[in-house]
Amino acid sequence: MSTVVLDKVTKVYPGGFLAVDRVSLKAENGEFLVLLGPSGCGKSTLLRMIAGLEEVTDGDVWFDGKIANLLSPRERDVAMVFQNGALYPHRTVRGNLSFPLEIAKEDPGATRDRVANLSKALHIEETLDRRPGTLSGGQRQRVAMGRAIVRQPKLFLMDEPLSNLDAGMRTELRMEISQLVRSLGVTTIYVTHDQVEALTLADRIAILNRGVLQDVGTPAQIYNDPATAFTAAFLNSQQLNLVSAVVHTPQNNYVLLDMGPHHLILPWSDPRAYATSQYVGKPILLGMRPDGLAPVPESYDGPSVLGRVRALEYHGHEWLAYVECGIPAVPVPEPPDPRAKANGHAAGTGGLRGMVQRMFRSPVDEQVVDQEQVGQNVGSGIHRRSDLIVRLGARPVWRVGDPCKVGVDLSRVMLFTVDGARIDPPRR
Ligand SMILES: Nc1ncnc2c1ncn2[C@@H]1O[C@H](COP(=O)(O)OP(=O)(O)OP(=O)(O)O)[C@@H](O)[C@H]1O
Repeated sequence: MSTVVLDKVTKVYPGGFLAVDRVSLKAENGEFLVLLGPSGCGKSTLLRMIAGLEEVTDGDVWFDGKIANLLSPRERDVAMVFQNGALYPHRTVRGNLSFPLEIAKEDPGATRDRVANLSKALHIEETLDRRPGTLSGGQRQRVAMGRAIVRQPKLFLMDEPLSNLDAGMRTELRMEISQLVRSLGVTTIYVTHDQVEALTLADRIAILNRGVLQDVGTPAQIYNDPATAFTAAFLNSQQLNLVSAVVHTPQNNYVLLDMGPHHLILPWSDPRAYATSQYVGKPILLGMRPDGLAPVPESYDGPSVLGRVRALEYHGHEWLAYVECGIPAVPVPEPPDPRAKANGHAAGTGGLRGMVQRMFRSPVDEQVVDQEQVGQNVGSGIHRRSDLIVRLGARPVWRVGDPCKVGVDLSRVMLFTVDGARIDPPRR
């Protein structure tokens, strides 16, 4: 087992491309840490620097309290599995699994036992005498994983090991990876861009975007209490409802979040009220997950908005409703882009800030959306759609065209600045 500490780790590729920007992160002994982020965010580069396959440009990598920047991959005692775990084609599965132990000159009897046990755990005991060419993709990945872990490394690194498998196989292998790694207690760092994999496998998730660490926390912390609008939107199997609102404090009685045709009220007793009141007169962003909204009867007098059902969508285990409420949706603010700065371009949040401010330049009780402006911006991420997506559960209680009332679970409304930072600090 091993503890890994990254201290302001930076990678600039030859030619000047900033792939990873000052990432500081710790993987505890025996922890399953998932690096999650969109394609090109620097996940693999970070993993390769931990493995010693890529030089660190700046900052330090520590293994068990010792600086590891200059250690070779072999000296680090890490095992790595990639998307296409390469196997020795002329060796049988047994030969592939036992190879790392043979190289390490382990006792042949112990090697046999270890291979037998591991092949059982990975459900490949039937394939031990076959060659890799005769195996399915899922079986090959199992062998690759077994071969990597057979000599019980201090650290297990996996780079999208399931991405080439079909959905069923991914789910099956996901469970097995989790069980295997946890039973061995090996510290594991796992790269993926699949949020379901991240949520189901991780002890903690680290989210990266454009080489910058955005947030780190347990799956529940990241899902329920994300640090930024980007994180909230990225970790969401259904689209995040992101809308803008202007903050008011009428007669100082409460905090009113004015969304144009609708408003929500935060009483002063709400722990977020004071931080939000600092934005009085200014626009902020409200993030609402579809499962934080629900159909309520007309008589309901809790936090709610009125609308009309525009469409219903069947997702097998649940229905989603698209409700036209006249609240302008806004695109997710991109965090500042250090890569753009490194290349001499302006960082990219000004566009959204400008748009939100333009939307609210008129008095708040007027229709707030400059529709022409919004229409002109189609294609630049700004769009007319202003439906709230509401989770209905297993039964569609509404019909298309119905007027409806959407109950808002206020405790689950996330409050962000127009740049996408959390207004009330996330609890970590
Ligand atoms: N050898 C290299 N030289 C120059 N740039 C590189 C090199 N390798 C990667 N990059 C760039 O660095 C950035 C990060 O790449 P990396 O492979 O780490 O991203 P990733 O998050 O793992 O993406 P994916 O999920 O698509 O694999 C990308 O923009 C990539 O084009």
